[in-house]
Amino acid sequence: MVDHHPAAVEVEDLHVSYGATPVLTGVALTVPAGGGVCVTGENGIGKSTLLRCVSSLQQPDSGEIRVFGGAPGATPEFWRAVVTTVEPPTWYPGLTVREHVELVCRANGQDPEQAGIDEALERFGLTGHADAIPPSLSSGQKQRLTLAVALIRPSSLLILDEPEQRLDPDGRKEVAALLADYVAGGGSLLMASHDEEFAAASGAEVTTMESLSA
Ligand SMILES: Nc1ncnc2c1ncn2[C@@H]1O[C@H](COP(=O)(O)OP(=O)(O)OP(=O)(O)O)[C@@H](O)[C@H]1O
Repeated sequence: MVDHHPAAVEVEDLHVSYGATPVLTGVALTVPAGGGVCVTGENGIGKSTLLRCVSSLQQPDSGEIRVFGGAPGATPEFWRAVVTTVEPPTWYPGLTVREHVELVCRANGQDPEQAGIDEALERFGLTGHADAIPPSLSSGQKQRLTLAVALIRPSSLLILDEPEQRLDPDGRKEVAALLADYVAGGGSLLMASHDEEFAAASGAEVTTMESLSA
């Protein structure tokens, strides 16, 4: 399913309102398989709402969403193919940083010994915190762990809401390079960001939220 469909994400005529307030009005978007799209726009314009709908974490009022040709969230295959950081992660009580990464590897059928956990912790500046529990990390370190966990497991589509948030300048550059590698390796990327330089360095085509609405 995942390898043969031309588009990773197709959104057509999406409408979402909160109460009487329309937020998304006729939004259309395509993320090609093996391509990246970054949606920009002012606070409150609806970027997270769009990403939540594509991630199946929110039901739109109307419109069509297909992820690799299927309904988002409908099958276990969707969750094998898609990683989303739109919803903030929940940390398991008493599990260390390293154990969280190991857990994700095991759940995805990877051998933790072969998955490159040490390298991932090193890459995200978490080596010295491997035996800490996530609640004791700084907000930037938590964001690094979230991204390390998102990137260590195999996937076909990353849906990331402002992944640059709380990262220092070097961290932004490193994460942008990792995302560019992900896309160059055939992965698809849909993200929202306020940092166009970061988005461009991530290999994503930058588009404004305004341009997506009818
Ligand atoms: N659960 C909700 N109930 C009511 N209104 C909401 C809800 N979630 C979002 N909104 C409103 O919908 C609008 C769009 O919010 P959304 O979070 O999608 O914007 P955003 O573009 O991601 O903003 P930011 O750049 O600040 O992250 C905002 O005006 C927000 O207040």
